Amino acid sequence: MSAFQRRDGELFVEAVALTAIAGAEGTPCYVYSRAAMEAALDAYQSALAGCRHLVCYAVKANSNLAVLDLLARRGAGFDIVSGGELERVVAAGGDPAKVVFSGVGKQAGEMARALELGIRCFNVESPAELELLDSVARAHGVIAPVSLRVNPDVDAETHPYISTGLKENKFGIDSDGALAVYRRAAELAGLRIVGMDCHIGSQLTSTGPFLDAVARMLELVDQLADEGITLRHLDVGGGLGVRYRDEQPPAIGQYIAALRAAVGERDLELVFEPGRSIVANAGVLLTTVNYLKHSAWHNFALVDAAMNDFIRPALYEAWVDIETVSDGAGGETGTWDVVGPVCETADFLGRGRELTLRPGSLLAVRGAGAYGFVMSSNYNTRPRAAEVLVDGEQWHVVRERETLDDLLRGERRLPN
Ligand SMILES: Cc1ncc(COP(=O)(O)O)c(C=O)c1O
Ligand SMILES: N[C@H](CCC[C@H](N)C(=O)O)C(=O)O
Repeated sequence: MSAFQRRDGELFVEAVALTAIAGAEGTPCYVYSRAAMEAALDAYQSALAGCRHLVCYAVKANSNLAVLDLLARRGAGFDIVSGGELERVVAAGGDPAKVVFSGVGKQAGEMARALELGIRCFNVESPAELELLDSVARAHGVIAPVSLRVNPDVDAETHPYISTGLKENKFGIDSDGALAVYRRAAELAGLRIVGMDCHIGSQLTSTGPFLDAVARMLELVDQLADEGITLRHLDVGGGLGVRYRDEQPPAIGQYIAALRAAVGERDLELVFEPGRSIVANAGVLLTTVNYLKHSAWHNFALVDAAMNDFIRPALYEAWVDIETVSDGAGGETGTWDVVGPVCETADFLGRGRELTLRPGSLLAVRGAGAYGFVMSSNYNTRPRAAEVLVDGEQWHVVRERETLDDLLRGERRLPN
């Protein structure tokens, strides 16, 4: 059952009315459901029961400390892509031994810190990174656990900006050259080979591309075994899509079952790096209509959230559901472009939406739990939104709304 339900015409998250949160915290405001995030993580964990596994939540999808904390308490590991994300995991009480470090541009300082904390492994994305990691590890007198991120040249059939497993993408090591890089890794004294990794993109809505990628990885795993290089784990990345509109991605259980079947009886621990499928539909962005404006061509609803708060519609022309929080609050029924105050024509949350609106209407933008707040900015000198986590009948402000003082901090006028 969804954590978001209507009762007497009012949208609730768990047992809390969204109007109550907007009234107390103002808008724009992100609101997340603890139960929905936990249920999604549990779906991964239970589908993986009976096989060695680690679910490493992709921190980039929603990196609020409270979110990381609740997932860590339920046994999640974490997939990170920066030293900053590593410090978030530590601050949230996550276990560094369950952290995998992805990303094409890791820096020596980030590697050193990750080695100091004893992370589980580095997903190395290039031969040059492999050499640097070896030298950083040796300089610190430790051995770095290594997994190579292979690029299988598989089309994820998703938006080109979030497709990462094609040869032309910057990610991973060309799978045709991966054996040579493994051989090189085996020679380096500062490294220990532990696994193989792959992540082909985000918002995938069928299992086919995942299975193609896994098939390519398993070919390599078998070739490595023939050379005496055995791996402890296979990391198939994240990427499972969610339903924003009418997509029909496989359920978490179906997706895991398909991948488990593909891996078969091989003695490999399965690692996953899900982001969106854990948090996207556990969150909404609350926004208030400020003005209604009519032109010859369009009806505009000017709301107080903008592309700086939620950039997915502007960046990917992503579709997210927008609904009024209170039914029957009245207003003008029509087809509206829901747009923000930012000075860009791309500043829209949704276009051509059938809604009944008046100034003051409270709207919920659904599917905002992933790649929402984390991608927000201060463009147009707009303080970033507050974040609230609902837990049953209670709710907690897990990030305060930014103030203008926050925005000016660190800036200086000329000295004279
Ligand atoms: C290496 C890696 N793993 C996992 C993820 C999470 O992807 P998703 O949110 O689609 O599950 C990403 C997405 O950015 C990624 O780059
Ligand atoms: N970096 C991710 C995709 C991030 C997608 C996200 N930014 C979105 O809003 O859809 C990847 O490697 O697949």
